[in-house]
Amino acid sequence: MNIYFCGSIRGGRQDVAIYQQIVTCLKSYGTVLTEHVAFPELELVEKNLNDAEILERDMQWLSKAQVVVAEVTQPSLGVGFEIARAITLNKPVLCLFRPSSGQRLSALIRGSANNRSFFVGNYEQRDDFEKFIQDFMGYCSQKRTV
Ligand SMILES: O=c1[nH]c(=O)n([C@H]2C[C@H](O)[C@@H](COP(=O)(O)O)O2)cc1CO
Repeated sequence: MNIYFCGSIRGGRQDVAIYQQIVTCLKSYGTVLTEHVAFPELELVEKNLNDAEILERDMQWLSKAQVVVAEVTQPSLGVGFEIARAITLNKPVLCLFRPSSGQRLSALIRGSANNRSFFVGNYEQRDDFEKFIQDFMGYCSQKRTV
């Protein structure tokens, strides 16, 4: 299973430690194509690419992905863009949001939840997002076999 993980980069890196925990969990289900999003030293990875090259690479990964998981607490234009593209490409999407952050999730994201191809999970603890991911991956694998 190819997994595309989205998390804020230029939108703000305050949740990078949580992205690492999420990526660790996702790796037990398949290949995380965008593992760099969780790297604290991300600039080193991206420094040889210009913005157009980053977009091109990411969109290729997105088309190769079977599922998309996005941490959406820290608002990010890039993450919103990736989610919109994923919807257009008919990829199942799980968004993870932490209400205790004090942020309010965009209506355009929460309003997209349909419990079929687009899910939004409110989490606080690691256990919570692990359960959302487990249920989402189980659901997506079942759909792929029918
Ligand atoms: O250097 C980058 N590398 C990269 O892969 N991205 C992608 C992956 C992230 O899920 C998303 C973050 O967007 P933003 O930088 O607008 O917060 O965009 C974004 C940037 C910088 O915008």
